[in-house]
Amino acid sequence: MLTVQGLDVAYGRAQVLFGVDLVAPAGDLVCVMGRNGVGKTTLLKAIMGVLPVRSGRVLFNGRDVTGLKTHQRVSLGLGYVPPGHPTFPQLTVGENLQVAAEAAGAASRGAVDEALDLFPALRGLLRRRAGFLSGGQQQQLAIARALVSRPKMLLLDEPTEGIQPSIILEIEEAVQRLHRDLGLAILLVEQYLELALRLADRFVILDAGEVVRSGERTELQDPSVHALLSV
Ligand SMILES: Nc1ncnc2c1ncn2[C@@H]1O[C@H](COP(=O)(O)OP(=O)(O)OP(=O)(O)O)[C@@H](O)[C@H]1O
Repeated sequence: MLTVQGLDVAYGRAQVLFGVDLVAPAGDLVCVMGRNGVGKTTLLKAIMGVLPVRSGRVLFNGRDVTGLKTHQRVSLGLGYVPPGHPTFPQLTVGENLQVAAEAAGAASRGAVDEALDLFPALRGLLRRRAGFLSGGQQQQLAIARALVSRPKMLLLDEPTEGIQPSIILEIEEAVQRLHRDLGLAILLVEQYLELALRLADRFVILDAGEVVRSGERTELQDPSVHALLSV
């Protein structure tokens, strides 16, 4: 479903990704792993067209999307939750969702309700400004907002980072439900092996901007994988 071929990405003169290849099949949950600063966030941004690529291609459902703008990729079915649970802090929870629904147009009909079904706690907070929510609640809102465009594949950048433990569990359960019950394909940036072992079908490990290992979930138990993730 999503294929990344030979992706090179640079910030000015500093190249950060080197020939990254990745395949995320329809319906699978693929974890992108690796230590801090290896290029995970950069990879997701390049897939979404938030950053330009120096060379390489991004194919989604057989279509070359490398030259498309981010909103066009969203229209084709790529949903994106950037790191740091971003929301519009001055808008209420309801308004945050409404803005996403308006951007998505007719495709989003009923989608706000479905997104709220996934995070029922947000229903009681619809009138609260997003900036007053806890980090975990903001992350739930950020995921709900991405779902409003009814993506076929969701790109999630460290959704549990900096979130209090009680809400981490809710977010993990929501990701499970999206994947296992609703069959949504997910590309998840996640540093924690335990979480990847519970959620992933497949994994990719980056090191210094290159893919150094990829495989099935069971291979995550391999000591050589641990060595690539430990600091
Ligand atoms: N805007 C930027 N300008 C220049 N260099 C950047 C920029 N953003 C990131 N980098 C550098 O690119 C490299 C990859 O960063 P990136 O955020 O993609 O890594 P990451 O694996 O997601 O790290 P983390 O787990 O800490 O989020 C790092 O060396 C980082 O310092």
